[in-house]
This record gives sequence, C-alpha cells and structure tokens, in this order.
Amino acid sequence: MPEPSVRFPDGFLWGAATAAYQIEGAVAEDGRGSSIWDTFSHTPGAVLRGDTGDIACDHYHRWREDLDLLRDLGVGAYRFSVAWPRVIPAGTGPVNPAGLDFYDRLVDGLLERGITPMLTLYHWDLPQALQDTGGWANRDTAEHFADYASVVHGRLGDRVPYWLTLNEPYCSAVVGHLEGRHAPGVRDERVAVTAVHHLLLAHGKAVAALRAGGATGQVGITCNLTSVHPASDDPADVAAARRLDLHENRMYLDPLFRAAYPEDAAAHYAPVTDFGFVRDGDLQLIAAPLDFFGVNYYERHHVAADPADPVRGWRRVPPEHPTVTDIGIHPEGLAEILDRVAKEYTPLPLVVTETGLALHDYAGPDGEIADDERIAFFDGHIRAAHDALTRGVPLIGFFPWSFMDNFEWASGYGVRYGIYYVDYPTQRRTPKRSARWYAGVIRANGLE
Ligand SMILES: N#[N+]C[C@@H]1[C@@H](O)[C@H](O)[C@@H](O)[C@@H]2O[C@H]12
Repeated sequence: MPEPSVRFPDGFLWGAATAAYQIEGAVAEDGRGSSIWDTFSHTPGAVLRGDTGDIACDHYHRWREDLDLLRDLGVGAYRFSVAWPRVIPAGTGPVNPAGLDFYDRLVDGLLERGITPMLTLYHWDLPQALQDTGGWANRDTAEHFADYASVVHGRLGDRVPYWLTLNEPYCSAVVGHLEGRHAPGVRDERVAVTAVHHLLLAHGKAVAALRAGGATGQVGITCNLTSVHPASDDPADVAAARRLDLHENRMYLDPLFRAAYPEDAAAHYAPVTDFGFVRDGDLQLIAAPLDFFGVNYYERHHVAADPADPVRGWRRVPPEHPTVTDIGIHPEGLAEILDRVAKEYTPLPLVVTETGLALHDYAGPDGEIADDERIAFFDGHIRAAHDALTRGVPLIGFFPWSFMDNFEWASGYGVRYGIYYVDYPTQRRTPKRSARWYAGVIRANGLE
C-alpha cells in the first residue's frame, strides 16, 4: 500500500459517533424513563413530519449487529452516549439495573471487538421528571447529573477509557431554551443563560464525581465551536462578529479553561440577567482540570451587524453554496478552531468528536449509495485536521458524524448524516460509498 500523502501519527484514534436518543429507540422498554426529547418529539409541530425517536435505528435491539459493522469499518474507537433516563428513570433516585446492564453489554461488546469506548454522559436527553422541576434552569439538576455520572462510572469506569461529560452545552442551553427549536422548547434568554451556567456547573460537578470515583480514564467535555468572521471590515460588522463569538464560543471556552465568563458577557446579557446565578466557587469547579477536549465542528459564520438590533444583534450572512441544512462547507474553519483552542485556551489533547455533512442520500439502480459529496467533505476536513496537527496542535482523534443515519432532532429523519444508510422500515443497514472510503482512510491511517 503506497504511503499516504497525508499520514497521521501511529495510534491516531479513528472513530465514529452516535447518541442514545438518535439511534436506540426502545424508549419505554426495560424501565427507561421519559426524556425531554420524548416529550418534545411528541409535541405537534416540534419535529419535521412528527418524527420521534420511539424506534429510531432500533439500536437497543440491534446493537450486536451494529458493533459488527463498526468492527468491519475498522474504527479504533466508538463514541456513544448513555441515556440518563434509561439508567435513572426519574433523573434522581432509584437506578434502573436493566438500563445499566444494556450499556455494560455494549461496552463489553466493543472491547471484545477491539474497539475503544468513548462515553458521553449527556447528549441532550434530560429525564422529563427533572424538567418538571425546572430542568437546567434549576441548579439542583447539576447535582443530580453528578450523581448520575457516579452511577455510570461505578458500573463502567473499569472498562471505559474516555469520558465526555456533556455534548454541546450551547445546543442544550441556547437551541433548547432561547431558540426553542430543541427540547424543552423554551424561548427565554434569561433562562437560556442560566441554563448555560447550570450545564457547565453540572460538568464541573461530574468531573469531581468521576475523580472521586477513582476515574483512571480520560475525562473531557465536547463543545460545538464555530469559526466566526465579520462580513466586512465595517466596525459594526466586526463588533457583531465578536458578539456572536461570545455567544457561541467564548461563553464556554472561557469558563472551562479560564475559570471566568468573558469580560463582555455581563454587558451583552445585561438586559436579561445579572449573572446572579453564579455562586462562590462555581467557576473554579467548572474549570476543573481535564484530560482531553472534544470539538464538534459544523459551521463557519460570516457575520454582519443586525440593523434591527445593532447593539446586541448579529446577522449570519447566508452561505453562497448552502448544504441541505443551509450551512456552508468550510474545512478551513476546523483547522482555525483547532489552532485557536490549542493556542488561546489549552494544551490538552484534542479530539474532533464530530463533523459531518447532511445529505438526502438514496440508493441508485445499482444499489450504490454514492455519497461522493460526503467523501469530499470528510477528505477536506481530515486534511484540515492534519494541517492543524502539522502546526503542532495535539490532535489525537477524528470521529465522523455519524456512524449511521439517525433521528436528526428537529429535522427528524428528513436528513441523513450516516456513513451507513439506514432503511428505517426494515432497519437494514447499508454501507454508503463513504463508509468504504473511510475504512480505507483508517487502514492507511491517512489520505492518498
Ligand atoms: N446538526 N447536526 C448533526 C449533529 C447532531 O446530530 C448531533 O447530535 C449534535 O451533537 C451536533 O449537532 C450535530
């Protein structure tokens, strides 16, 4: 096999990623409690065509077959999430043994196939019972999350080497509590900013709980970060870009790695909150030392001042060549973000825990699912990741989103991100052209 022109270090972690609510189904089986996404997806008008995660990819029953596909792909690691309501149905209180048993079998199945587990404790499926008492607007939820983290670690900590506390706190807080496009469907900026803090506090408390539990694995968090550029050098556009960078990036990176909210946060959010929810010691807890940091990358924004709200607002300039989810394709943004995190925030090892392209995939007459656009997307983003690596960024892994087509939140089953195609009526999995291509990347440990 010719040496790849873009070669990654030996031991580089090539993975694939999923999340519990998006693939498991079996939402009322074996003692699982309800989550905010069960409630939200069953709310008329909340999700495209009324799609829900009730069945999804039926992974709860098909997990052995899915692990075999991961083995065939040749991945070194698999990023999955644990459904909090499957383990502690009410979010606090009694543990559901059958829920823990499922993840116990899953982890052993991965290890038997030579695949390293990377476990996300929270990928948006908050137990509904906790939402009923305020959810992330209630500081108590952070404590309950730490207790849940201890329970999961107590059962799986001896075999799971990589732990991510949260997936994308921005989306949980802002998309779920300000924009209302995600569960719990709240539209209240004060609640959203409070949720930001309580999610980060939950992260900090969970890190402490994992350490107290003798965590020998590596502990981290995954944030979705965006590359943000002013649409012009007009000072109003430059200021708008800085505000969006605060809102999407620095509101997470600064607390996590500098133990402080950005200096412009108080003024920016002053109309809705005075940050009274921050208590002594919170930020030191949030900035607990980590072992690695996960970066999800999807968007590069061109930002202009919002004429309707020139002081606080921003306007994302639409991309010239939008994807089916109306975002542009900018692999250079991934390198930019990795460089920024490594240079401005932390020397920790970094993992690209998600990047991917939504398409309306289909099988042609020959049965081939020719997702060449997705191959080009991953080729570009892997090259960008390699560029960052050659500049000294301590990148240790790359996890395409997603292993298989799945429930894409408010878009339901209307778009597909998988490198495996899922025919939902039959639940048949079919490798797309990108799956075979990615298997080659893994074998070569790089790109031709
Ligand atoms: N959009 N999109 C696809 C993908 C979503 O399916 C994941 O669950 C999230 O972690 C993140 O938003 C990214």
